[in-house]
Amino acid sequence: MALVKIVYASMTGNTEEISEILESSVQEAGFDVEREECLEVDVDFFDDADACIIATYTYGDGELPFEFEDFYDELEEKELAGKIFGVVGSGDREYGDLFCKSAHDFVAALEKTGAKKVAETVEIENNAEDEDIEALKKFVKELTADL
Ligand SMILES: Cc1cc2nc3c(=O)[nH]c(=O)nc-3n(C[C@H](O)[C@H](O)[C@H](O)COP(=O)(O)O)c2cc1C
Repeated sequence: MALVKIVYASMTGNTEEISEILESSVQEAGFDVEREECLEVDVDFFDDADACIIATYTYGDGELPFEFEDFYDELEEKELAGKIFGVVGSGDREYGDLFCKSAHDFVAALEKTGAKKVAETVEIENNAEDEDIEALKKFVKELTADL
């Protein structure tokens, strides 16, 4: 069975909860899933994944979470051709153009690995409300459609 792996960073819990919703949705879709906090793994965690998900908040002024920096840097050297991916961001619209910037930075970094983006990036304002949960389920549907 296809394996979906989720790596997340979360300071105040919003993105952790989002990652849990993603995990349940993948399970409900009938796939194997593993979810880890980013400091617990390095990019080799994705080696045996068929589909990779990053869930990240944004900090500073459009900066990556500090705990995601090593993982992000390791992606520069990583080859993930043949895999598919999607990214989910949590942020705050008060930051204007920098809303969920880290999620978009991860899309660019993952595209450079040769992996293919198959699900539209979901941007969530802080914690996931009902409509966000629907968007996350749609994201999982898109991600797993061809697995
Ligand atoms: C100091 C600080 C800086 C932030 N900077 C941004 C930002 O640049 N862009 C953005 O979209 N959200 C920004 N946020 C909002 C967080 O990304 C948002 O609250 C997110 O839900 C936090 O996720 P977490 O609960 O998983 O830690 C910032 C929050 C704080 C406290």
